[in-house]
Amino acid sequence: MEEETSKLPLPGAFVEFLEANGLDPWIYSATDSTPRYIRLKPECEAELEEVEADIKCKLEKVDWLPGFYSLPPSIQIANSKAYQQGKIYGIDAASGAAVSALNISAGDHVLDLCAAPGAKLCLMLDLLGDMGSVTGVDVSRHRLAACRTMLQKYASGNRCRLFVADGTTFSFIAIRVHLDSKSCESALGEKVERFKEWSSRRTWKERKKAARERETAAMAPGIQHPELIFYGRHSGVVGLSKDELYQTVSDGEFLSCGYDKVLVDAECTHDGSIKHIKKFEHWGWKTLEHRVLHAERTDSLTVLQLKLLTNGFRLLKAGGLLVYSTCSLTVAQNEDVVEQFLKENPSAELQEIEAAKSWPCRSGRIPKTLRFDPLTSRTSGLFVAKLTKLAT
Ligand SMILES: C[S@@+](CC[C@H](N)C(=O)[O-])C[C@H]1O[C@@H](n2cnc3c(N)ncnc32)[C@H](O)[C@@H]1O
Repeated sequence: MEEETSKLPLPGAFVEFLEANGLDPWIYSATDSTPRYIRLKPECEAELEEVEADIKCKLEKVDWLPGFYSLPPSIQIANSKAYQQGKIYGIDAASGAAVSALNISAGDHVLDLCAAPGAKLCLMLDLLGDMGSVTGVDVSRHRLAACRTMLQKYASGNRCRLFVADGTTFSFIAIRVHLDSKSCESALGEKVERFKEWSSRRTWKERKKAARERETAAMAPGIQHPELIFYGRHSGVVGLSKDELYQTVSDGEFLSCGYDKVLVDAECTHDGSIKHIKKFEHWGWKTLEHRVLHAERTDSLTVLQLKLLTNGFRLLKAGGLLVYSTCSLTVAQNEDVVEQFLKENPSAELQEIEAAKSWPCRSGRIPKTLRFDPLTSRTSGLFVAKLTKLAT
């Protein structure tokens, strides 16, 4: 076995990590020929031939996932006009499947608890149509700023708001009803500031004020407060006061006014994504060992994953749907987390993913959960579990 796995183009520490986690390294044996995937923006479907001429490559329709196309891994899209003009974006088909499992429909209020860099968020906004909203949360300011740039490039952000926040404690409800925002005075007669339409062009004074607020918040002990870094015209934010936007409700109230759909695409070791692992070829395999694979890090990750899943579920309304996904294929970060979560949350129930009957994936160790891997699925590796909240 040792001799055989040494033929794989994988660093030794990674192979050891896979074996220690009971994963067969051979699932990565065909990664050089695994296609890359793009999604064509729905309004550009009629321009398929133009896009093909632009990227000089025939796009193969992914018959199990609407709007997705595969292309050879050697084709670069970054220099194409279609990419620069925001007609296509790169997103793996397995990631598309995770979003598709949420059955997003027009009018849904969706929460994406680990949103950056934002490919799944863009897809959600495409599926949402002209009603509802998507709230994207991520703890990393610079990754979420990249997500904001992506929304602006794809002109997708109309119904979206983005918060830099810790997903394990995030607590704001979706804005369903436009509150009466006509009065600009509080009950005490003070002038109330209301959110105006978003503009990335801030005055020097506004930028300075925001930086000062960030500095003060960073120095304050305890929980960091969520920071709104983007909101679209129809995200429900325009016209609200700070108090209205940052209002919190009790846990019980989330049952009726929580989110319709929640995605918890949790931070993980990314071992299912060979593209991610191969980045360490340049940064050094030792860095991969220190930063990603060592046991302490994976232990603390499983704690984080359970907390993210638990909070995402708390924010879900009764009857709503939650998808938990990771791009790791280890049981510890997937089935074990879901099993522990189900033990602690009797109102949670695993759901069959109906569409998966036509998807090229395998069942996870727990029935109804799914695993995509490069060998079976010709996609990046991904674990997907779908849950609902029972009315209690
Ligand atoms: C797998 S990536 C998400 C990918 C994203 N859903 C997409 O499709 O582009 C995991 C993300 O979780 C974020 N993260 C890590 N800890 C977090 C926390 N406590 N709260 C919110 N986000 C967190 C990381 O910054 C990272 O961007």
